[in-house]
Amino acid sequence: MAKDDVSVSRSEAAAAPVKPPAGPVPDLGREEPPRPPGRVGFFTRIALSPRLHEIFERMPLMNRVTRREGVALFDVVSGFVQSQVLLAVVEFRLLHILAEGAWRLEQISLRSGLAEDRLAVLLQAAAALKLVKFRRGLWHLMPRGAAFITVPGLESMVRHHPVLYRDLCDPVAFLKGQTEPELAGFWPYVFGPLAREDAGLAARYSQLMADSQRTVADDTLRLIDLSKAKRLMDVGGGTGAFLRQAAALYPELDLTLFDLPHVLEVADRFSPRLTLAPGSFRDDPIPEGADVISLVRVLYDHPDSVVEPLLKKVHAALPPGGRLIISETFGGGEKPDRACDVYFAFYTMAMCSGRTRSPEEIKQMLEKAGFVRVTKARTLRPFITSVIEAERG
Ligand SMILES: CC(C)=CCC/C(C)=C/CC/C(C)=C/C=C/C(C)=C/C=C/C=C(C)/C=C/C=C(C)/C=C/C=C(C)/C=C/CC(C)(C)O
Ligand SMILES: C[S@@+](CC[C@H](N)C(=O)[O-])C[C@H]1O[C@@H](n2cnc3c(N)ncnc32)[C@H](O)[C@@H]1O
Repeated sequence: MAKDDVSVSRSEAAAAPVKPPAGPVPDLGREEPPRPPGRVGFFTRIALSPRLHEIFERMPLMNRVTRREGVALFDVVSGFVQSQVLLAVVEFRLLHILAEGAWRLEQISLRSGLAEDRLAVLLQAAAALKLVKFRRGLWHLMPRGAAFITVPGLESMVRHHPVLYRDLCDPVAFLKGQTEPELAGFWPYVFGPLAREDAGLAARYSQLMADSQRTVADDTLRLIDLSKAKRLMDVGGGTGAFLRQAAALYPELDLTLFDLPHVLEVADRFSPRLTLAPGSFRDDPIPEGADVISLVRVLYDHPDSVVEPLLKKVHAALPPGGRLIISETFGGGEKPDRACDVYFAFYTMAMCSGRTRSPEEIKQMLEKAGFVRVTKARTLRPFITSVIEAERG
């Protein structure tokens, strides 16, 4: 079971050298593209020709296109290294150190505990990622680095990525289903009854979920209108962060938080308007009484065999004309998106329980459960969340 402690910096860990796990050395046989190319588009045909690569590189306007494509490809090629640079920046607390002021390399070295020669390489990489910059002998924080440490939960999200990256370190075996992903046991551990074994760890990760929910809730609430709603029930609402933000915008709204009993034990009882409804949407009916029900980052955690009955239960709990709000990242749409179709699709695949669904799939499931007037997915930032609304038919 993964138990990464998000509260202990790796820079404080014992200094014994750690050998990275050895793996097979890849066989680097080079595979030539087919000649002539198969049925491919015009531009793809051009890109399949090494000769045209050379010609384009020498043509004044076309070389801009090839260079731009080269940069985009290199970004994909090096994505893992960029993420690991970010993780090191986080673990050595470099952005926090620079948020206190601009410092010389030696000063940052003393404060971070990282030797100057290696720190210089790390800071230079962070500067290339525009997180920091070097001016007149001092290292400074850049707006991007400042935003990074300010977005709620983002640093902790990055600190838990080693669990995901361990699962993806052999993507072929992972995709063939030949691995046992750690992430599969991770969130069930945090939210499941096993959380009692390590209540501190569970609380820290519930906090991470609540922190990251602040941005999700902000975007969701900007995309929906609850001014006519009387009672909002958040199903799988965790500690209640979404309802707290909804209550701040709509003070007259009555609220119900439905989640597993042990999760509600640590829920935020922020208002007398809030009712806690402990239960499992797998085993229990969803309580009636709300004219709006929300499912925020819930469906993609579960397989269709759980989601379909859940949507039916939500339908049964709503009055005629009642609304359902689904907010999470959707993938598989007509416009493939890096955040949803790369990050979240693989993240949820590693969880082994649910999957990232397309808006079209969600629509079909909603209609099957009896919902009507299903809206198109709307979003402000696809990497934060998108929203679909539907009405009880
Ligand atoms: C005036 C000009 C032009 C410039 C001056 C400079 C200036 C002031 C710039 C502005 C700086 C600024 C204010 C920037 C703000 C940036 C923001 C708000 C960035 C937000 C970024 C958010 C990110 C990257 C979010 C990432 C979210 C992640 C990775 C979420 C992961 C969630 C998971 C894994 C959830 C799992 C749930 C489960 C388990 C599947 O159910
Ligand atoms: C990914 S978290 C999302 C929490 C919150 N909505 C958010 O966006 O931060 C999934 C939530 O679903 C809850 N959950 C999982 N299985 C459940 C079940 N069978 N019945 C009720 N809640 C459940 C978990 O306890 C957790 O709070």
